[in-house]
Amino acid sequence: MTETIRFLMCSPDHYDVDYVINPWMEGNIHKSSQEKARQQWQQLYHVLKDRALVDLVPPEKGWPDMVFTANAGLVLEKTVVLSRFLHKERQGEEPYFKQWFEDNGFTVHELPKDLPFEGAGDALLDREGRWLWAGYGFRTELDSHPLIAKWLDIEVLSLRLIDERFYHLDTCFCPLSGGYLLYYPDAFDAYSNRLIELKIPEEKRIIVEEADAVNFACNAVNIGQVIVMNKISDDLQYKLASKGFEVVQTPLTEFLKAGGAAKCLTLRTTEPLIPDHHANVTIESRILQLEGHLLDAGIMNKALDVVVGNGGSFKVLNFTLGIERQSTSSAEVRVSAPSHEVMEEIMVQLIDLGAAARPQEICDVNTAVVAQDGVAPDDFYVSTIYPTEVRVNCEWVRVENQRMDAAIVVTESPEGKTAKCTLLRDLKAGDRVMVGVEGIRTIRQAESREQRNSTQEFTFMGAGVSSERRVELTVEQIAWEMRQIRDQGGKVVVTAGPVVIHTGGAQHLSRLIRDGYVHALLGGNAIAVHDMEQAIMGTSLGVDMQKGIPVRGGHRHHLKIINLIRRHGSIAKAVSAGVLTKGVMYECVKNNVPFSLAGSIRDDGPLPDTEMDLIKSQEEYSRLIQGADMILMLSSMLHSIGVGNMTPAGVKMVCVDINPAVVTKLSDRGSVESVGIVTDVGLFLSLLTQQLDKLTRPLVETV
Ligand SMILES: NC(=O)c1ccc[n+]([C@@H]2O[C@H](COP(=O)([O-])OP(=O)(O)OC[C@H]3O[C@@H](n4cnc5c(N)ncnc54)[C@H](O)[C@@H]3O)[C@@H](O)[C@H]2O)c1
Ligand SMILES: NC(=[NH2+])NCCC[C@H](N)C(=O)O
Repeated sequence: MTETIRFLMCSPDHYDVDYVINPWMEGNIHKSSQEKARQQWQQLYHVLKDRALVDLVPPEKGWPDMVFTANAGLVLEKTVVLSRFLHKERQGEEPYFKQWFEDNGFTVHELPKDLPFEGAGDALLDREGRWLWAGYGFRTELDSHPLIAKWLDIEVLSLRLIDERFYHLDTCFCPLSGGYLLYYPDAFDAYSNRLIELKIPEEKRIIVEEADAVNFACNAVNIGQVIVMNKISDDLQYKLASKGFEVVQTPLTEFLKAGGAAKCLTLRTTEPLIPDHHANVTIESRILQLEGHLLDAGIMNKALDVVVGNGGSFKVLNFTLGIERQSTSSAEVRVSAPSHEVMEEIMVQLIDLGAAARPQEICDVNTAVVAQDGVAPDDFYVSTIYPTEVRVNCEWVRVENQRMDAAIVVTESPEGKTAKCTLLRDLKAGDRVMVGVEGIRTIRQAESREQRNSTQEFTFMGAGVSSERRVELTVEQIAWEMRQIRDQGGKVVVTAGPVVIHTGGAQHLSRLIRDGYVHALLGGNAIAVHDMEQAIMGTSLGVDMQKGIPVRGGHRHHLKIINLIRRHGSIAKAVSAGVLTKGVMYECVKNNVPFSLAGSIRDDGPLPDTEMDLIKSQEEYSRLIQGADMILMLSSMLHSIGVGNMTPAGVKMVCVDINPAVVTKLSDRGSVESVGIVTDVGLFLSLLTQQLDKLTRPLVETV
């Protein structure tokens, strides 16, 4: 007997399948035999008793799953993190387990009420004591991991479970002595598999096939070189024997009906903390600070996902929870990565989430000198849309011209220090460009739960009444903001594609321009051509806009329009000549709303106003969006994404497109200001003008 090892078990006096909280229980309600369950449990009990000490917690009537003591909590030395069950069916077990731990001299930590964590069912110590593998995805919330890491003072490696049959980590993952791991890879997402592979060398990974996995082969109890488990295949037994393990099989079929087997029925209560003498020296670690609505806005979750998702691990050194709804939380997290490259990848993504290295640790960003005009040094930091600051001479300096996909040029002179987003083509030999990821932070606007929820996509077409109503609500909100912006002298920029015209939106967009809601228009050759085709010939791409049918020879109309405008020299000149008397372009000219038409390879003509030098048109776009409060992006993937790339965070972006993928790409900027609406752009514009009419009519009447 190994005297130092103890297990906690609970006899199955009240065990049964009374409800369904995992896929194994489905179809098994009251199908397990009391007698057989008792026999199987006794057999397991004796197998363990021959090799370790077994304590018993009294079973309680009404709590049939209490037999699965692995879910009592997670023990390390004399500290336990008590389980917070996800399902109410098991929550009643918590006080009984708590009592047992207290009576047996454990220090008990309890997670907040709404933070599920299901104990050693979802958290398994590396048998060499190096770290804790912690599962999440079904029963346990990732947010519990930092608290566990803090309370147990241990490095946590989070693994995401993706197959609901393997809803607890211990159903598909079993660390073994000697650094071996028995596991079923398909139960985990790709990143988790990568993490496992990074941490456990190939020769130590013992992969379980599906047939054994569904017999709970991984739900095994490991005592030294002995592994106790339900029945397994000869193949697996042979594999384990070849690694020096003795397999003791004991049938546990009655418990499989509730989704558990050997490991679930036991909790190892002697888990000594072994000093980290196996630490891998190639691992790189950094201490980062995070601040904001870390739990509420999901930043902590995202940050830890970034770390784990890229194959790193973390330890939360400090975590201060903001108690009030509006108060913010802060955390200090030690991030470890198996290599410098992985660390850089993690850092780039964490910086986007607002994380920064402790300022006192870095005095200057690293820079490298540009050797050739228009070419950055290899490791240059690629800017994002978020307001950014960099360390120069031990001070934070705000980056100017914030935009994504640029390099940051740093200057330091007697006049002061500057940092500026600079496009590759504008770099000059001799410029100092920031490289690496040290000494940089982004300033993320604190997002509350409400704000975060408002940055969703709204579906209009083909969806139920409720989501239609949600689009209406969003349009109401946009109309309200547009009115405010107009009345306060702000700036709204519209990016539009020709679909606006084909869907009958021209009249509405014209109204918006005429009524002073639009302060710049960005588009391509097509929107202008089709708008003028409609204004002059009544068709859009040869389709009669009144009757909705193609006109004979209509496909030539747009070329005739291009030719006509070319003859006059420009759109403005065609307006002066009285040739163009209505429509979007006419209103722009008449109301002095600047527009920029960027050329593309698809363009016919082009119109004299279309700028075919793309660098010039990018500059023109960029000039016109300066100072914008809102950008309305209407059904032009090309131009909307182009504009999105040059727009810093803080500008409200409304993207309307029939294709959810376009909307997602544009609205998913991780900032509160973006709204995506999946709908027909003609309908959207008509709703918007109606709503603006409602908002302005009373004002007009009282004037
Ligand atoms: N004759 C011409 O010169 C000509 C003709 C067409 C396009 N072009 C040029 O080609 C480039 C790309 O054109 P683009 O911006 O039209 O194409 P795009 O593919 O970039 O964008 C069109 C977008 O409209 C969306 N859409 C389609 N139907 C919709 C609806 N009913 N409601 C809402 N959204 C809808 C699509 O999902 C797509 O995202 C532009 O520069 C344009 O000027 C030129
Ligand atoms: N550690 C485990 N995997 N325990 C199994 C628990 C089974 C129980 N019926 C549940 O779904 O919660």
